[in-house]
Amino acid sequence: MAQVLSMNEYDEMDRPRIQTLPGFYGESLIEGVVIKSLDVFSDERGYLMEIMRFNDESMNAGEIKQAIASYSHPGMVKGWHLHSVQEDHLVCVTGMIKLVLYDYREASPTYGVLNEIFMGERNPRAVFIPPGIFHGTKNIGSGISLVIGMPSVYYDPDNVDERRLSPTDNDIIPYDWECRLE
Ligand SMILES: Cc1cn([C@H]2C[C@H](O)[C@@H](COP(=O)(O)OP(=O)(O)O[C@H]3O[C@@H](C)C(=O)[C@@H](O)[C@H]3O)O2)c(=O)[nH]c1=O
Repeated sequence: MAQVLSMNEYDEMDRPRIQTLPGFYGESLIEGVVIKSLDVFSDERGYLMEIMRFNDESMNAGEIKQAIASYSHPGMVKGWHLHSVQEDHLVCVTGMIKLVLYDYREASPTYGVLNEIFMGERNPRAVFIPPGIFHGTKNIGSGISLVIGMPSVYYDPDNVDERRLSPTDNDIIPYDWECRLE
């Protein structure tokens, strides 16, 4: 049983984290990353959202070469992934995920900065990730999540532009994928 103190200790305790943008935690947005809010159009038949226009210069969408559907089981982490050339465009269209980014570009003004982006059906976003930024996703919902990935290069199994780090055992990224309870 913790020692009972008094409100005199109030200022010694942790302050709550504040979301500076809906669904975003981080000291600042990593340089070059774009988070775009998506509109959801609903009626009694269902709902629709545009996930990407290939002439959207704000997302460098003209460079997109293909689209993939990446499904994750509840609680599953995919990452850390790192590309040297490939740009990624991600939209979670089913369920909710946590997308975590870590700037690994030494020349970047946000080198070493971590971003957490909680996105999906309850916070529809399209995210542009430049190369040199580690990224990973965690399905934080109770069902399968579906992420549409739109990379700027064609997938070449003989020359994959991707390197990976364990999400739980690496000495580069100071991040714990467990839910932060507070
Ligand atoms: C990415 C990709 C994979 N594959 C095949 C080969 C590979 O062994 C298998 C599983 O691929 P991955 O392990 O890369 O899949 P996954 O772990 O779901 O990761 C993918 O998720 C999206 C959100 C990303 O951000 C990408 O980095 C991509 O790696 O699918 C393709 O055929 N085409 C592709 O474009």
